Amino acid sequence: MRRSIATVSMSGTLSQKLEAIAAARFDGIELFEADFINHNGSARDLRRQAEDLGLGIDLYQPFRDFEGMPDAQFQRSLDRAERKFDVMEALGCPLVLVCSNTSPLALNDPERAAAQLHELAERAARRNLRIGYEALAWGRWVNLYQQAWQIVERADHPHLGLILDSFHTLSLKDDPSGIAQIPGERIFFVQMADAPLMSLDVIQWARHHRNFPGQGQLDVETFFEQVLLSGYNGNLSLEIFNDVFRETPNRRTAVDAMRSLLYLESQVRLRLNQRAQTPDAPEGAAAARALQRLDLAMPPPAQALQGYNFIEFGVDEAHGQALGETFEALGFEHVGHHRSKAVDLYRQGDIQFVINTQPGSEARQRFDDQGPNVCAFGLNAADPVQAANRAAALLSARHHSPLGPQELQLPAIIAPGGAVVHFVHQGTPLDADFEPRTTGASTATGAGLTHIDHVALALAHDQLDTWTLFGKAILGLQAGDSQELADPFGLIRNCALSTPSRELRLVMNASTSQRTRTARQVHTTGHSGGSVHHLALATADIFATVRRLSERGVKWVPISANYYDDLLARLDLDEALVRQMQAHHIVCDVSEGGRYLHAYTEAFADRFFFEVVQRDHYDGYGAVNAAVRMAAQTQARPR
Ligand SMILES: O=C(O)c1ccc(O)c(O)c1
Ligand SMILES: [Mg+2]
Repeated sequence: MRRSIATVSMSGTLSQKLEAIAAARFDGIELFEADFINHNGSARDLRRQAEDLGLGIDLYQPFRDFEGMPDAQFQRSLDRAERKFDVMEALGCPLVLVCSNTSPLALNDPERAAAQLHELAERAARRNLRIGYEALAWGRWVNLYQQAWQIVERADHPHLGLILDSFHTLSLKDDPSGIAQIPGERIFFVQMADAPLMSLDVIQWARHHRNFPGQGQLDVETFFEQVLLSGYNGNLSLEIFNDVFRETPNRRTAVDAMRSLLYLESQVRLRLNQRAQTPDAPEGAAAARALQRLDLAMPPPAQALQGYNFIEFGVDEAHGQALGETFEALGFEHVGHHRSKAVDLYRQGDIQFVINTQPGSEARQRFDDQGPNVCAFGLNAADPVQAANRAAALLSARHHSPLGPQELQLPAIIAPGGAVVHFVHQGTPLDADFEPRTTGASTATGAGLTHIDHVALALAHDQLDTWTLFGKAILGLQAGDSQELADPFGLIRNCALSTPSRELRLVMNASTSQRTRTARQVHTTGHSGGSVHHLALATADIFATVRRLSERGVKWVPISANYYDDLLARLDLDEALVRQMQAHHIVCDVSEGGRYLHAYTEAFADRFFFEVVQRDHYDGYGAVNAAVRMAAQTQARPR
């Protein structure tokens, strides 16, 4: 299939958009009319520029308020269309999108609409152009694809076909399962868009909050599968109206865009395979034909990730010393020093922390760039090589670290924002690369921390969708619901990604305000792409763990007394338990029959902090407690 994207989906001037789209290896564009009108260059020059970049101008759009008009307006619209056909000829663009009429003058008369579209198609045919008719969700009389299709059928002209847009169908909760019955050659173009679920006027939702397939919550896979079962063989295109994309660097948007299409194709390929293997299944034969006809993307399958293997921190010597002391206070044991590098390994339970201060290393460069930070993650994967191959097939860069003698080579990729993700066989200890520490200098006995419960990232607001797609497509994670958390100086948007089994959890925090701690972290690191905000470490007995750590000098974020009074009012908890929580700075969430107890340490070097958590049949992250934590952090360190 030809892969294309609407120019409205990206930031920049039209020329910059074309360059970014071409660099991400799209085949063509939907030229959004406003982009062309505002472009300082002729249609012929634009055509030449697109050709030079290997891009087709596959669709010109939109042409508005055409069908079902009274005769006088209809004649005027035909003149308007002829002028646009002139532009299309000069552009070398074969197809124009006519979206359903939103004018108050439009008549509720499908026969008139069909006759007028027939006339338009006849005019287009004289120039060998084609007309595609799309139902807008807010069209005056036509807003469902079935209505648009009935009008196209009734108009019965070979130069008139249907345009489908997943947003309009799915936003209205219309059933896409009739699409497979439409003859594929009568569908002229398909636009895909996802979106988060929002209770918003549909026009506002459509014009400001669409995102790429895989970044939202609409069932775009079912929609696209239906399209392919129809026999459709045209463009797979993205048309995304999104306020954030309008300011996101367009090279990143274009890569996200292509990644979303490769992911969508590969997911739907799996569905079609399933249907084709069971010939009795509905549409089994149509699925087999689609697979034969199309070259859908086929990356290696997603791996079920089995938790964090290690977390690597990039620091200088002074911070390395302090961080090692912090780890020991947290009950970690300093178990090894790297054979050939200034790298140290700390362990407690299944948690492995690596401190890298090696001069000249990438970890150290990241420190120079952003201060103390998490520069790499090790994730347990059943097949690490295949996990990295999938990432590369879905456009992640591979990472190779220079190897010392006898060092393990771990397949690795670069995450958005530059941190390295290594894939590791579960249970592989890092010890092979480390000289064991036998001095007995470290006598940490452990504090009951067993594994990493989750890692939370601080992201710039334009990185949320990028990370969501990276997590879903490349790491095989599922996205949870998005929430808004109140920092004293603005709102934080929060969304969790996790494996279905919850063995690996990642939480994304993005600030919509410039003044929150999260925003400050994004600014001071100079990196919008994500730095670790906190690391949550699990214990089976949080009271014992907090006591142990307090004895070892760990400092906790102080929680207001009012919080505990409110807990007693709000939840049916034993007063003695609540007072014990208060004495330990522990906060609590009780929901859906589960309970989450957690406490926050002071931040290390004003960067990341640690959270100690006890999770009992609880699937969330204590988001209800984020506000009291952020208020407490701000009061403890006002700035
Ligand atoms: O918001 C709009 O007007 C609009 C225009 C053209 C489209 O293809 C579309 O999906 C929406
Ligand atoms: Mg559309």
